[in-house]
Amino acid sequence: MMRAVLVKRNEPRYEDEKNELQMNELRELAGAAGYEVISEMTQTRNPDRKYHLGRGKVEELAQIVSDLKPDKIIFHNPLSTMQIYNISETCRCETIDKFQLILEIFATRATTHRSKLQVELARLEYELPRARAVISILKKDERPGFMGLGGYEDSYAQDIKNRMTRIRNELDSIQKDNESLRAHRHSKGFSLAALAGYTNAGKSTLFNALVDETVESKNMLFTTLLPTTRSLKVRGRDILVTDTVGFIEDLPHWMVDAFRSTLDEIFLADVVLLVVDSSEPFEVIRKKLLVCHETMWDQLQEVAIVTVFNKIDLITDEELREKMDSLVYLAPNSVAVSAKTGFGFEELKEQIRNLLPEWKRVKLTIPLTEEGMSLVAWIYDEGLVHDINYTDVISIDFEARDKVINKAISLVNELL
Ligand SMILES: Nc1nc2c(ncn2[C@@H]2O[C@H](COP(=O)(O)OP(=O)(O)OP(=O)(O)O)[C@@H](O)[C@H]2O)c(=O)[nH]1
Ligand SMILES: [Mg+2]
Repeated sequence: MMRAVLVKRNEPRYEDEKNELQMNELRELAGAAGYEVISEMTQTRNPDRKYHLGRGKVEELAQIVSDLKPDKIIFHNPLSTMQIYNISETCRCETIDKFQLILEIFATRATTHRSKLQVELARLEYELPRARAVISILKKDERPGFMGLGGYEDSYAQDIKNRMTRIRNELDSIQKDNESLRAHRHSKGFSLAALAGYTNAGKSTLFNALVDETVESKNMLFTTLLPTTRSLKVRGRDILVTDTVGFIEDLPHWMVDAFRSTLDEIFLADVVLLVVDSSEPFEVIRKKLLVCHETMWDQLQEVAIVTVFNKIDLITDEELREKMDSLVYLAPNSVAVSAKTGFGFEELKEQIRNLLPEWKRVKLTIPLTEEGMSLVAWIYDEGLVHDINYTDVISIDFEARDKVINKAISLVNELL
C-alpha cells in the first residue's frame, strides 16, 4: 500500500463543521485511491493572500517527509505548477493536488477501453499547461540537461495535443455506437431510467437491490466509473436502469468534459433517480442537491426526476420528515427508501412507473395467418399485451408507444 501525507486546508471564514467535512473528503479520496494516510497537516488560509505555503510550513512538511518517508504528499487545494515544483524539490517527495488524486482514482477504476480513454484525455488536459510551465521554469533555472531545448518544448506540447485529438476522435465514434444502442433499446419497448447523485449516496447499493444483480459497491468514493445497465419490470413495463458515476463538487471543466459521456446516460433517460444520503446534515444534502441540479439542469428540462432519500435506516422518522419538508423545493417527486433494508422500494417503483412517458392502449384485429402471428410476436416484444383471443381472427388488446401502434396498424392494413 502506498503511504501519503495529507495537507488539508483550513478556511478561517468557514464553520468548523465545514472544514471538518473537507478534511474527511480528502481522507476518503486518498483511501479510495489506495493510500494509507500516515500523517496530516493543516494549512490555514492567510486572509489577504491565496493559499500561500510559508517557508516555515514547507520546512515542517520536509521534516515530516524525512521522518516518515511517504510515497506522496497530497494537497487538498489546487496547486500551481510552481508550487508543485518547489514543494517536491524542497521535500524530495512527489506532490499532487486533489484533482490529480481524483484522476488516479478514475484511472484505477477504468476497466474498459472507453473509460480508459476518458481518463487519459482528462490527464492530458491537466498536463498540457503544466508541461509547458515546467519546461519554462527548468529553462530559466538553466539546469543541465534542459539547456538549449529549442524545438523540444513545442514538439512536446504538440505531441500531447495530437494524442488528445486522437482520443477525442476515438471517443466520438464510441459515443455514436452508444447512441444507436440506446435507440435500439427504446425500439425494443424499454423505457430508460438512470441513477444519478453525489458520490457515496448509495446509487450502486440501490441499483443492486432494485434489479437484484451484483454490481460492485464499496464504502469508498467513485466505486462506479462506468455506467452499468440492468432491467427492471414494473407493472408489465420493462425499464432499463443505469447506474452512473457520482457527481463531485468543484469538478474542474476539463474533467467534466472528459466524463460527459458518462453523464449522457442520464440526459437520455426517461426518468432520473436522483439519490441523496438522507443521513447527512441538512446543509450538506441541500448543497449536494444544488450541485446535481446545476450539473444536470440545462439538459434535463424534459426529463422527470424522482428524488430518492436513501439510507433512512440511519435516521429517525422525525428527522427524515424535517429534512424532506424543508427540501421540498429542491426535491421533486421525493421517495424515502433504504437500499439496505429494502424499505420504500414499492413506492419508488410506483413513482418511476407513474413518470414514464405514456403509452397508448389499442385493440386490433389481426388475421390468423403466419404473417399475423409474426406481427403478434413483434407486439409482444415492443409493448405490453393486456388481452389476446384466438378465434378465426386474433383480437389483441395492448399498450405501446405511438410509433409501435402506428406501425402495427399499417401492417394490419397490409395483411387484410
Ligand atoms: N445504512 C445504509 N447504508 C447504505 C445504504 N445505501 C448505501 N449504503 C452504504 O453507503 C456506501 C456507499 O454506497 P454505494 O452504493 O457504493 O454509493 P454510490 O452512490 O454508488 O457511490 P459512487 O459509485 O462512488 O458514486 C456503502 O458503504 C453502502 O453500504 C442504506 O440504505 N443504508
Ligand atoms: Mg456506485
